[in-house]
Amino acid sequence: MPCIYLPVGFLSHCMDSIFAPKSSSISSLSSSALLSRFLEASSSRKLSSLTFIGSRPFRSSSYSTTVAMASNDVSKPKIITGDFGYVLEDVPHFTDYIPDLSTYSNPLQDNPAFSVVKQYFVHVDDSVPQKIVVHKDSPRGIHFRRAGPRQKVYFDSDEVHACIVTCGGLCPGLNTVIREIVYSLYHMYGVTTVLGIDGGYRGFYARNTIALTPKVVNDIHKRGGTILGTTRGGHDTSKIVDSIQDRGINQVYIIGGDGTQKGASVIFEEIRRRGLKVVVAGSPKTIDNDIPVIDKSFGFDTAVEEAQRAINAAHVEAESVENGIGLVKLMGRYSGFIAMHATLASRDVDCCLIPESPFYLDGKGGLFEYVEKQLKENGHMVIVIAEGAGQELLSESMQSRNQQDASGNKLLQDVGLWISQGIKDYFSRQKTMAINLKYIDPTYMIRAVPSNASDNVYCTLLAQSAVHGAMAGYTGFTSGLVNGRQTYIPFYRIIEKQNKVVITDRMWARLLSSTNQPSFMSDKDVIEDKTECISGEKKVEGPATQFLDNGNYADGVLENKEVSSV
Ligand SMILES: Nc1ncnc2c1ncn2[C@@H]1O[C@H](COP(=O)(O)OP(=O)(O)OP(=O)(O)O)[C@@H](O)[C@H]1O
Ligand SMILES: O=P(O)(O)OC[C@H]1O[C@](O)(CO)[C@@H](O)[C@@H]1O
Ligand SMILES: [Mg+2]
Repeated sequence: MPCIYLPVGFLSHCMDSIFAPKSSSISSLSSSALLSRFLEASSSRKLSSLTFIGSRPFRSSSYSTTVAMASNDVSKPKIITGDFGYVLEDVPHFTDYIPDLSTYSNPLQDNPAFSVVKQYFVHVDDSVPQKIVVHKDSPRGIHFRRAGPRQKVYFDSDEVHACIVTCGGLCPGLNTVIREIVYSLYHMYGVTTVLGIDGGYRGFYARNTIALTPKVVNDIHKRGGTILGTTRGGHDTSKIVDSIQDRGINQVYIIGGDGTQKGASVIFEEIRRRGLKVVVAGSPKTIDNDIPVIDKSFGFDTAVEEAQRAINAAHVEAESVENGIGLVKLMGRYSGFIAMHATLASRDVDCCLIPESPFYLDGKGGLFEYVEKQLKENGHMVIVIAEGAGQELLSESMQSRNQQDASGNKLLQDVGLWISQGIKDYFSRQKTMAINLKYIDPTYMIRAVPSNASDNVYCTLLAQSAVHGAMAGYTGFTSGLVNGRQTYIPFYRIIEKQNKVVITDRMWARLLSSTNQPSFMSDKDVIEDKTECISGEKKVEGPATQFLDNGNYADGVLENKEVSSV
């Protein structure tokens, strides 16, 4: 396999020469944008093969060239390329920065449950494509390392001192992931030292630890929340790594959302800087489903299912009275996936409002006009609103202060209450009809429940993947589902953007055609939005997330992501 580590500096330098006529400097591009350009170039045969030696790129007649990284480049993305535009965005491994490590044969070889499974061990060259819908001439594109057990492991079972921490908001399935990490370590790898860190990141230096055994965690998956407790804020990287070192911990399992994975990434960098043989493995947690690359985050299905109960109640209330309006506020700070999926699942919703789709209230094509029309035609309606929707309108009208939580996340105003009042005021001004509005706010109820059956299975696989990866010496990764397969994804890909609903995508169009609500978008908005997606650089966050693979805006990419993004 040809192997090229592409330090971003090198890549920018090369790209500058390759794309000189197109852009004079690309040093400001993100790593994924650089890769997109790289893929574009290799697919259009501007670039037959690139080899990086020192800081000077040269063209080679063969793809099969391996170039070792200088030792101070270990913190850069690790990219492996192959024929027909194949790119593996690999994850770090101990051997990248620690020489002469001992290896051991995987204890699973002697485990009666697994030893009979044909090809149980993952082949070293197995990888999973990010994009599965392709055109005849498309390059093979970006891949991630396939998760699973390896023949060789880098830890003797007795040597492992693992710990687990949960951070950020609650999410169904946290306890299941904790349970399965403990079970996998004990029963697959014979590890018997697993600590729970109490109360999130700051628990590393401010709280006690909890000894986790199969007996302790046996039935925790039936409970919501996290037995370890969770916090926001309090991320002091040096103190955390000092504590890891002092306690002799060598595998750190970190379960949390985008903020937590950012924290994990800096902990990993510090561990690598100190040259420690300590794995940092992330599990992506967020009911908002705002983590990019992965198909969906665990707990999302459960949250959507739970949201149905609130929508059903709103529907029953609304249709039982004259001019009834049922309004449900769901979670979703920056991404409206829960609201979108709950709406699509329910079919009782007449209007779904999410942060990605700006809307307006008054005038032609506005929300109030639509509500009035629905009531006249059907006598009742149901509105679902994500908590982050319409925040610009709210701050305009309430002149709110910009408040943040301990982790720096924006604290939102209650859009549900605000819009309820707005609708009531509109109809009392209009005097056209008397309405009966019921506002249901189940926000915390949808995330405090235990995970459902499919999330339990998903959590189990995520936990097992993390443990297999850690034992195999991989580090600095998040385990996640990509196109239905378990993979190891480098932290920098997980944290560089937020996953958002793309409102020019077919999934949102399906929702609009199911609710018949106005799109609140002019043709100009649509064109501008598409332009921003194509450029992929104009918007730091947003739709571009779903077009990472070579910036292709073809139907195939849309088709792929709309199925797999949640
Ligand atoms: N940019 C960052 N760098 C380092 N650590 C961070 C960063 N952002 C957040 N963290 C740490 O990660 C932890 C969790 O972050 P946060 O509260 O944002 O939740 P989250 O993981 O994003 O989950 P949720 O999706 O529920 O909000 C906190 O302890 C916080 O200090
Ligand atoms: O009130 P808390 O616990 O800080 O968290 C609220 C936020 O957490 C989330 O549930 C994400 O975990 C968001 O949907 C919500 O805005
Ligand atoms: Mg977050």
